[in-house]
Amino acid sequence: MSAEATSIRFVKGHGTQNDFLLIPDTDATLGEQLDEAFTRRIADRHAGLGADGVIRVVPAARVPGHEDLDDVEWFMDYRNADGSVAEMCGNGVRVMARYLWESGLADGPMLSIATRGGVRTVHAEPDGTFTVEMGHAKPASTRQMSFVAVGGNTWPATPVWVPNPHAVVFVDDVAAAGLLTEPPQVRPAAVFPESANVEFVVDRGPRHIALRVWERGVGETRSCGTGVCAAAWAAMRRDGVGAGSTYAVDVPGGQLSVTERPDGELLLTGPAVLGVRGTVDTES
Ligand SMILES: N[C@@H](CCC[C@H](N)C(=O)O)C(=O)O
Repeated sequence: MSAEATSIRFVKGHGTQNDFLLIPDTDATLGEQLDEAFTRRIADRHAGLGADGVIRVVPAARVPGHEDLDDVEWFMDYRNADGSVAEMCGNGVRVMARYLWESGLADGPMLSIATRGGVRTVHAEPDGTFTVEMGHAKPASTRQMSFVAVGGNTWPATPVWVPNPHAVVFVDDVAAAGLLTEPPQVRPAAVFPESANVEFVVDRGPRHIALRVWERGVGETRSCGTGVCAAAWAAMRRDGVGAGSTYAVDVPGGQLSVTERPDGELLLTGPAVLGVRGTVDTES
């Protein structure tokens, strides 16, 4: 380790196998070190620790623009594995809440966490799962048709923001998307100016769907909480069911559920798991 390098603590966690490196930054001194290059290095599955995303756990009072939130002590500083910054992470916010509770940094059973996409409140459920108030889904502001293309195949897509951008595609078989070695193309660019996460969705039964997801800034992952909300919201519109409905959503890494409250708030329920802890140097 060079003279300038520092040792940083991390905790590995996952929600339905969407996995994260949580970096506690309780005195807000690590922001500059946890940059794009460092994130890429530690998130790398071969040369680093491996993760879909990195979450810097930092006091909201020390994050410009989030200093004055009532009853919100913590901010989720989320980066995808490629180092890009994202609005928030539906699986990660459950894992972060569990970490804060188990570390004694917050009291339960309810915790509000600030994110770039707004404040999200997490509730610890009696059965050991966690429910997140995910906000309202926002459909596209234009009626322009949207598409997802992979290889030679193109499907119509439903664009929706939760608040991360998503393109939801209904297919007969999730295998139709192929191996997904390249990012799916989302079109037109005017609808998706910041690109999008893509969900390939099939029906499993009444109010029960399954999906594969390509995460912007990562690749194909085993789950995506905002993507699961986007897919359930799109399926509810397609099925013409009213608010108050709950959909079960199978992902490669497990199962989540999404309820749309009568006021339109989406509730995402699922597990949060904490695992390996250790330290990593800021310079390799
Ligand atoms: N895995 C997350 C979403 C993470 C951000 C996403 N890749 C993006 O760039 O929008 C989730 O569980 O929601």
